[in-house]
Amino acid sequence: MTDSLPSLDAFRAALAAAPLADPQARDAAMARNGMLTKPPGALGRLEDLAIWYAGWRGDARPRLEAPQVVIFAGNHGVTAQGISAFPAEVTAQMVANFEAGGAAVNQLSQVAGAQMKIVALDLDRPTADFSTAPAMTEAELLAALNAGWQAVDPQADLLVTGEMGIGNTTSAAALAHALYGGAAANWAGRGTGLDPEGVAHKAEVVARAVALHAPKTGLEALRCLGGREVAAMAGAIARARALRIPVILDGFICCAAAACLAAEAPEALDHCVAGHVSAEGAHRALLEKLGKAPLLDLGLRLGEGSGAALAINILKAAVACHSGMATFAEAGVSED
Ligand SMILES: Cc1cc2ncn([C@H]3O[C@H](COP(=O)(O)O)[C@@H](O)[C@H]3O)c2cc1C
Ligand SMILES: O=C(O)c1cccnc1
Repeated sequence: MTDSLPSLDAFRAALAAAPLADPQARDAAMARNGMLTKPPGALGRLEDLAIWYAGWRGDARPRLEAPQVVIFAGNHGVTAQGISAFPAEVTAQMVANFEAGGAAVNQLSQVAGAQMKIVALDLDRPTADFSTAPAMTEAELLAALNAGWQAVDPQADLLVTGEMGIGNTTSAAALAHALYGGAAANWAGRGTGLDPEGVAHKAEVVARAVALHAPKTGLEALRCLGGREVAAMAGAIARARALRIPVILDGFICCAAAACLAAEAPEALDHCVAGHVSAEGAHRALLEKLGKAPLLDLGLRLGEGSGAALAINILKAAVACHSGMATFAEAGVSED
């Protein structure tokens, strides 16, 4: 497998050639699940999660020991439109905070036992203001996809992609509006804390941008309306699939990146679960479009991969029960 993709066509080809879960491992995991010392179905969604994980890892009795959290950062020209409650300098300042260990996601990754990697993408070169021009050229999109593709540790057994980029909830809203239609106002939310007037202005910027570019494919939407960190998340999610590494999706921005892959190839997110539903207004609707039920609903509205990092603990617990519990025969417990 190559470590970088030479063209957007090669990226599309990688999506089309993506591996499937291993049906034998999945069936064997289902059989094992049926023998564990609990009433059938008593561990609820933990059982489905463990079987899903076993299928992707190709191991009926897997372990989950090496989760990776990758945080991509990028700057957005669309901040010139006054669409965030915070200034663009915060992106670079938060990257320094991630590197110093001071952000929420540092703590959440540590609690989950995950290695954390930070990839800052051309912070001194924001994307173009997508309300007036495409955010990126094809070469810039490819470079960002490759940054994500290359950031995934092939030895990891789980991936979380997070992001930092002031303005990126506007990018995510524009992507969702372009991919799924509806009213721009239904996709635009408060982000870092806009007031209702600010949200109305943001929706107007989103509507204008989508009408201007009217992208026809997921990758074209990503190029015109995305950001470097958004595209890098898409590249990382696609690489994880090629490596059969399961992914926990984070909030609104991560899911907008993922949606661009689903628009290219409907099964592109079969190796992904939704870690949480964020309080950003449109995240629930976006998850419904993706057909993903969130594991957690805790009112988080942070990004950074925070909700997904928190959900690693749930998946670890599911896999520990599945692989570590005794069967009825082993424990000498009567089945019925
Ligand atoms: C201190 C701080 C830390 C953050 N960590 C994540 N975000 C989140 O907020 C940003 C998106 O919101 P908007 O589109 O309104 O700018 C992203 O960087 C996202 O990761 C943060 C935002 C701030 C201010
Ligand atoms: O859902 C998210 O990921 C989110 C929401 C608000 C601000 N930043 C991120």
